[in-house]
Amino acid sequence: RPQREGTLPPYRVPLCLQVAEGLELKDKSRLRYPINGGARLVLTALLVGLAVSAGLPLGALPEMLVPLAFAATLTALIFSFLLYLKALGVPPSALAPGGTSGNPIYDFFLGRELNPRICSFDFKYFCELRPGLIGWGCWVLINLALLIQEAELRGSPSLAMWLVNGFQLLYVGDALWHEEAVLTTMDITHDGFGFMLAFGDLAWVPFTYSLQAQFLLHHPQPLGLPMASAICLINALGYYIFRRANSQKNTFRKNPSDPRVAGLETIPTATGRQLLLLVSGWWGMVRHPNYLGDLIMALAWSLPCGVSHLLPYFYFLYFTALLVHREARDEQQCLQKYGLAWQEYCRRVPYRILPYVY
Ligand SMILES: NC(=O)C1=CN([C@@H]2O[C@H](COP(=O)(O)OP(=O)(O)OC[C@H]3O[C@@H](n4cnc5c(N)ncnc54)[C@H](OP(=O)(O)O)[C@@H]3O)[C@@H](O)[C@H]2O)C=CC1
Ligand SMILES: CC(C)CCC[C@@H](C)[C@H]1CC=C2C3=C(CC[C@@]21C)[C@@]1(C)CC[C@H](O)C[C@@H]1CC3
Repeated sequence: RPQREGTLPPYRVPLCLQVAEGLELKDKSRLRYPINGGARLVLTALLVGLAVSAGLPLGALPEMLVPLAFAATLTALIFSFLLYLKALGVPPSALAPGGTSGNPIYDFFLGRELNPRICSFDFKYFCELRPGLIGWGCWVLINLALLIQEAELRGSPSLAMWLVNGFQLLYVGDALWHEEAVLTTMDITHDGFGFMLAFGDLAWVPFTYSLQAQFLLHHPQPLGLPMASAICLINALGYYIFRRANSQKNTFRKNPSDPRVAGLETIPTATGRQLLLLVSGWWGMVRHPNYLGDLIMALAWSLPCGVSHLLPYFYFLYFTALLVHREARDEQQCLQKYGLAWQEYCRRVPYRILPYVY
């Protein structure tokens, strides 16, 4: 459903196309984005179901992971090279804040153009949630193929494999269901589209985020019901914190007078009424409660693989480093944007991610 210029969609219609507006750009315009991730996920699931029932040997996919990862990396490299060339012809207002250092290698890596588009097709927005999450050779499809291969190999999928598949499907489903929230992430609003994001979206996410399921295929893990229940509780806790914190901020940013957030304490900023900072609720507990929830989930994804090997914990370790670095980048941007108000927020909410620790 196309929306009027200058408004965000007032409601969500499951499986139907909506259009949302991004944040204001340097030239005061706003780009429009189709919101149909949930519908695309369901459609892909139906197509995969049909293809498997028609005899598609999905269980053979795990044998092809290395060549597929190589092909995805090569595609990302060529794609980012084309993006770099495209960015040479755009006006300065279309460039990303970080992608204009003048060092071609650095700019190629971080990306020069903020929102590369051909007509209304937005490459960065498309790649952020589609190819790696629900496209062919994507994360959940690789997980499913590994589950099918385990069933073929051992008679039925293990409980550990079910847990890893279930947890990660919930995460991908959530990202697509709340697709509009991606419009306010720093990848969309601040970073250019270069090799880092192209490689991350096309190759890194599907092939490294499925490492736990890949590990389980070759290292079956006995998992009793009490331990499985405890791991489910950890994942549920992480998801609850992650979802509630993200939704609270998104609701507040869309409409600070929304009854769900209107009672929360805020700090005014010099940037205007729409840009108050929350200082109570989830965002009064730590400065990045959503990262905390995400990290708790990352731990729950690794635990079904036991503790005998470090490989399944790769995601948790990499993700901790990514979020600590991301938090530092966000901190810098917020300090620049909000100045004294941000300093006051940091004074009132001293911990970044983990209360009383960090
Ligand atoms: N699985 C994965 O690989 C990854 C997952 N993620 C997840 O994606 C989600 C989005 O993360 P990300 O884009 O990094 O950042 P956030 O969603 O945390 O957004 C940070 C922004 O929120 C606003 N903000 C910060 N503090 C407050 C406050 N107190 N009150 C109101 N607004 C505030 C500021 O923007 P402004 O004021 O301009 O609105 C700030 O720049 C997270 O849940 C993260 O865990 C992220 C990266 C990788
Ligand atoms: C070492 C790599 C080259 C670094 C690549 C980083 C990317 C994998 C991530 C940067 C931000 C991401 C986000 C997501 C997935 C991973 C990347 C692309 C989400 C789409 C995951 C689901 C969340 O609900 C939203 C995330 C937004 C940011």
